[in-house]
Amino acid sequence: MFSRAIKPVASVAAQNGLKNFSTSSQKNFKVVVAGAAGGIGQPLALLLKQNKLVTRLALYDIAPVTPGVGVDLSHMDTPAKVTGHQGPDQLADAIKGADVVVIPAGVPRKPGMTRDDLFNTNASIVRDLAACVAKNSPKAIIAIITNPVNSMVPIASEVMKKAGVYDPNRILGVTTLDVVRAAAFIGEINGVDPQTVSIPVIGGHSGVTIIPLLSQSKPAVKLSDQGKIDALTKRIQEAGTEVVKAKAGGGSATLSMAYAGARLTGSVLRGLKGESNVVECAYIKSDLTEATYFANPVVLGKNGVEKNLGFGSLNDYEKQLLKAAIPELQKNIKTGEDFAKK
Ligand SMILES: NC(=O)C1=CN([C@@H]2O[C@H](COP(=O)(O)OP(=O)(O)OC[C@H]3O[C@@H](n4cnc5c(N)ncnc54)[C@H](O)[C@@H]3O)[C@@H](O)[C@H]2O)C=CC1
Ligand SMILES: O=C([O-])CC(=O)C(=O)O
Repeated sequence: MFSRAIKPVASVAAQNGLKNFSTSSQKNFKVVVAGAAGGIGQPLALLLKQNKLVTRLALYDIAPVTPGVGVDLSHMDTPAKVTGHQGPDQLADAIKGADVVVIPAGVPRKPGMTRDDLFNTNASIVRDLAACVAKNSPKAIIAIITNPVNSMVPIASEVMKKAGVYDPNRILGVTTLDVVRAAAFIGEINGVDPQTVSIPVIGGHSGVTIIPLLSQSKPAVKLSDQGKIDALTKRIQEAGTEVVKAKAGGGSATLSMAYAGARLTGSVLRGLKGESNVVECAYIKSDLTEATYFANPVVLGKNGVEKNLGFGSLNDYEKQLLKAAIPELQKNIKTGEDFAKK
């Protein structure tokens, strides 16, 4: 009798359209993909639609096809309810109630361009999306894929600061593709399943700021001399350019990025749910080096980044890589902060 008369807090909240703030583990999450009609956005949404922790999937983009992408995905027989939102007038609705906002909105590279060449176009896109999150879902975890990641995370952070809702543990730059690539290449070299390879990639997400810690690979990388270690390091640093060249003007990595983005988002959700020991590399606010944002392994928990695991000890070669990365990171961070403070 009582069980019918006294409704659990969670279901009352759900009936009123409110979030479930009970202390038990939340297992139903709203994820927003901003830039959902793009080369990354569409396959990322496809993968997220298959994640059982996602019960609401909001797809936002300025492209006219966006509502159609939503309708298309909504026919999949998985639980997530999909909604499509096109244009700035529909952005707030997409963002409201979000637990995680993943941002692949913005232009990709063409051959001959650096990621920094994307700054002028992408900076205002990320700024405006972050401002909408600050207003409509200030507690959402923001995962930024848009390049240059090294500068976009500082921009989003400054926007949240201005709005008075900044929490450094809730803003992540997505560097998962660097980890995925490193594991893929090492798996091939060692002749093992890449999914059994654990390899931290630290620093940032462009050229020399990408620092794969090959000395910490598990299993150890089967490379006999330093020249080969150097070549593998450079391949990982330049893997994005390898794809840009191979696509010959047709854009940059989309499918592998969608895979990596879905993995990172899934890990964020597992952390939010209360699972312990969820570890991913991510580019976050940091005081580990002279660069005020830095990527390395972190534990993801109920409030985003729960613990910064640092990067352990580096060998002499890796120390040199770090030394080369820091000034570049500092420059990228300043560019982002200066833009946001204007
Ligand atoms: N973090 C990483 O490891 C990686 C990052 N990227 C970056 O991801 C970004 C997206 O790449 P792609 O999906 O290949 O590009 P794309 O051009 O295929 O898709 C971008 C989408 O963003 C949308 N868009 C543009 N302005 C928008 C706005 N104001 N609000 C919402 N959506 C907007 C476009 O309409 C388009 O659908 C690029 O900046 C690229 O450099 C790409 C690969 C890896
Ligand atoms: O290289 C690019 O422009 C896209 C990217 O960030 C990557 O593939 O790592």
